[in-house]
Formats: sequence, C-alpha cells, structure tokens
Amino acid sequence: DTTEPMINYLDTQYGGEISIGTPPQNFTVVFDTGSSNLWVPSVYCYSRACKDHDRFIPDKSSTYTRDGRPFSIHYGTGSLTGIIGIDTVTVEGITIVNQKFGESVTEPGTTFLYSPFDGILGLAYPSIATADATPVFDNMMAQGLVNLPIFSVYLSRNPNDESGSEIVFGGFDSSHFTGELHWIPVTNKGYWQIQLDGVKVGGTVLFCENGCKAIVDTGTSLLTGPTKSINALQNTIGAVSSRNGMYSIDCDYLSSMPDVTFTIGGVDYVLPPQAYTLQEEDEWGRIYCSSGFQGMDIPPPAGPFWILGDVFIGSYYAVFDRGNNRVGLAKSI
Ligand SMILES: CCOC(=O)N[C@@H](CC(C)C)C(=O)N[C@@H](CC(C)C)C(=O)N[C@@H](CC1CCCCC1)[C@@H](O)[C@@H](O)CC(C)C
Repeated sequence: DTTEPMINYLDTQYGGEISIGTPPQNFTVVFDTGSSNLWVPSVYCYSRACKDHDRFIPDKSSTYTRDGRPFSIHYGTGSLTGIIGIDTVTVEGITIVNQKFGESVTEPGTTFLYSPFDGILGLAYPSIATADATPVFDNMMAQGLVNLPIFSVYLSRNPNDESGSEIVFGGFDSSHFTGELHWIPVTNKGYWQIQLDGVKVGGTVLFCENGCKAIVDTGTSLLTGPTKSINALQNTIGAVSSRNGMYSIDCDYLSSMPDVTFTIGGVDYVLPPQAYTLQEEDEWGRIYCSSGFQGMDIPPPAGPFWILGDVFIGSYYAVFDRGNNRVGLAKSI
C-alpha cells in the first residue's frame, strides 16, 4: 500500500500533493470523502481564487485529451463550474491513466480563495460524481494499482503543526490506532453513509434516540447535526453563541464539561471535551476555545443526516472499505 502525508491546515482542512499531466503539473488537493470528483484550477479561470492558486495548463501536457463536458459542483460551502479533461494523475507514486478531472473556469466567493489547497479530490462513491467522471479511487482499483480496495485516514489534531496526518491507499496504518477496528456497514453507497444508534451527553441519550443517518466526511471540518439537536447540545455542554455563527467555550471550563458519545453498531465512540473543542490563537497570542459542533440541515431525500467530520475522525482512525462497503473505526493514536 501507499502512504501519502497530508497537510493539516488549522485542524479544519486536510490535503496532499498530486500531479496531473506530462510533464507533471503539481497541485495540493483536499482529500474529501464527502464528494466524488477530482478538480483543480484551470489556466482559463480568472476568479480571484484561481489566480491565487496553481492552475492546470492543458497545452503543456502531452498526455492530455479534451473531454470538454461542462460541470458544476456545489459543496456545503463553496461551488465552482468548469469543463472535464482527461489526463494522467499521480498520487504519491501511484499513476492513474485516463483520469477524468475538472478544470475550473469559475470559482466564485471566498471558500477556495482562503483555502491553502488548489482543488479537491473526492473519495466517495461514483453515484454522486458529476459529469460521469469516474472517481480517482475507482480508477486505482480498476487499474490494479492498490492491493486492497480500501483507503484509510489518520488526522492529526494540532492547529500549530501541519505535519503528521496521512492517507493510505490500499491498506491501513496500524501504528495510528489502538485496539481493534470495528466495522460498520455502508447503508447507502453515495456518501460514506452509516447508521447512528444514538448520541449521548454525559452518558444519557439525548439525540438521535431512535437512530439516524450519518456520513463520515474528511472534507467537513467539524461534527455537524440537525440545527435543533445541535443548538440543544451546545446549551447542554455550556457553549455560548458568539461571532460568525460559532459557539465559544471557556477553555478553563473543559475539565468539567460532559463527554459526547456516538453509539454506532453497538459500540460507544466517546468524544471528551478536549476532542470536541477547537483551540485558536488570536493575533495577540490569546487562546480561544470554540465548539466543534455545528448545526447543518441537509434537506431530504438525502438528509437529514449527521456529518462525522474532522472533529470525529481526529479521534477515530477511519478505514474506508470499498470491497465490503463498510467503514472501519478504531481509537486513533
Ligand atoms: C467553522 C466551520 O467550518 C466549515 O464550515 N468548514 C468548511 C470547509 C472550509 C474549507 C470552508 C466545511 O466543513 N464545509 C463543509 C460543509 C459544512 C457546512 C458541513 C463542506 O462543504 N465540505 C465539502 C468539502 C469541502 C468543500 C470546501 C472546500 C474544502 C472541502 C464536502 O465534504 C461536503 O460538500 C459534503 C456535504 C455532505 C456537506
């Protein structure tokens, strides 16, 4: 298997380097299990976000062929439009031929402008890929480039250190978890969707009491749930609403706050306050704590669902098994 180091940007975005074309043009992309397309900025994109990032030049690649199909993608935060191209993509020594990828033409707004990453590499199922573009991992499997049809993610948690995170293609890294991996069946092959049995605060089931849907999403910074539940959860843990929709927590109060537990497949995945709180430093070096929970209502028919984002995956090593359509979770170390 192949281990690619990932850059940890402020505990909110995780990505790594890939190259596209011959000779290789390098990009950094967010590895996102919440979407299924690969895209990078195009030299024909004049949005501010594109001018601030590396851009793909088709004419400079001898292996590039034009598909030309237009595409547009809307994320929870951020959207873009572009056209589809086809070329060779290399991810940490794995070379995929004939990969369809998006070349952005517009990247409106600021989401991608403020991101240190150039593009996104989606790792969810092909059913949610736009423009019929086969996802990168599907091509890795089809072209026999991985020993096992699985990939795994270790997310480090330290906003002041961008190193230490990694994604493994074709296996998992047992040095980054302790105890056994618990396997959870994928309930709907679109996102990496699983069934949540319940959410406990301080040992009492308070939310999702009759079970609910959840997805495991490396591209979501926090841990999100229906706003009604999350607002109640914020109050229960003692987080108070502050600027820009965030909830702040008194850093000195952490040790007296309750654990929040996600029961999945009969196993309790406990998040202590240190795990569900983000620490940020302001320009004067003062430390602020904010809640890692975020209200987000995903409309039916896909939603409503909870999103076990980086706040969760930072505590639990995640193995994504396309061979058996299941997710493996274990305590991360
Ligand atoms: C303080 C709150 O932090 C964020 O909102 N962070 C953003 C990412 C940041 C780079 C702006 C986020 O988690 N965005 C989520 C949506 C959030 C409100 C739940 C998202 O769109 N994530 C993308 C991937 C993101 C897109 C923006 C660029 C980075 C990768 C994808 O996983 C989702 O479309 C999946 C869908 C089910 C929600």
